[in-house]
Amino acid sequence: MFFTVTCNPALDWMMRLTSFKEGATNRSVFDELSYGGKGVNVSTMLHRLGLETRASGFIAGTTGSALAEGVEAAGVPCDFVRLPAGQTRINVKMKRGEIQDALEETEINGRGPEVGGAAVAQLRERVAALGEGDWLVLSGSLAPGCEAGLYTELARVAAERGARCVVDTTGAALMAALEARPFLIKPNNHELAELAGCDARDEAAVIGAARELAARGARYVLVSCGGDGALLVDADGLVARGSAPSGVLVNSVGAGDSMVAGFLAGLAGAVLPGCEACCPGEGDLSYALRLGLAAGSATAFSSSLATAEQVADLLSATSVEQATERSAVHL
Ligand SMILES: O=P(O)(O)OC[C@@]1(O)O[C@H](CO)[C@@H](O)[C@@H]1O
Repeated sequence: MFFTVTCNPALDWMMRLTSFKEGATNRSVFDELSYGGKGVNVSTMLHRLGLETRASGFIAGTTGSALAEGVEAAGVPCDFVRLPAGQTRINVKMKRGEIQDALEETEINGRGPEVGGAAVAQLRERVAALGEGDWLVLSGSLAPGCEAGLYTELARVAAERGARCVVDTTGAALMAALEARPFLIKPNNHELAELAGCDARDEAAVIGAARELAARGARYVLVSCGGDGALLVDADGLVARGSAPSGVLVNSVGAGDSMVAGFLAGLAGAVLPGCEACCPGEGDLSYALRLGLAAGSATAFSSSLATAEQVADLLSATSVEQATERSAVHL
């Protein structure tokens, strides 16, 4: 089972505008609500790809209730810790341009409610219930009040119970989490370039920065590179390079989370509708990378998180170049 933790989930309010003027009243031409936060998106995509998942983290107020209800209604079981005060944030995702055209995206992410020690203890208990064969996915920014080491602590609790851990966050929280030796982290090439002080298009330098994170504790580093695909790196260097299918970027919200979910589903040997012959079984890194690319791209090419059918349609358009013999992992 894939247990996702989103410390600061959000109602994502997507608004499409044909034009936008600062300091004026602007009106949208299309609005859509989705239930988000990075871990929630990972759970939603894993569920769509046929895997067992449970979404957790912290929720508060009426917006928190709406989020949990919406996620449950989408078929994903939830086990959120309820905070005593505040409201789960509403993140505004503004898209400027005509529907189905390439757009300019602007995001305003809210601060979110304050998380106290009692709520953290409840989340720790939920993580402590995981066991052998389970996965803990820690995704997104930490909420106000959370210590930078929270993910490290939760990852250690999971590891003690025999569960594997995935961390998708940035900055101090990511660096601290490396101490708990997660199985996978997913920075993008821009984040790595910033760490290394290099250009994001400098593949060798990006791989070098990813290797460094692997040497500091991550077993695999999945580097998303937008339309240029993704790189899979371990402490010995590049494991595989994957190319993304071509298409028009309609929505980048949740594309990275879809990639994480697709990668994990691929590792678990998920079989997509109509792609029965493509699945080599569990633990195949190349298939995991292809499914990650297909899921990330399918979401990027549709107005919100992609369906399993949309992911399946793109699977054959992905390709992976294996850089080493390290093509499988024992799970
Ligand atoms: O503020 P964070 O936690 O970094 O990111 C939150 C967020 O932008 O990430 C998801 C897309 O990845 C959205 O559903 C959500 O609004």
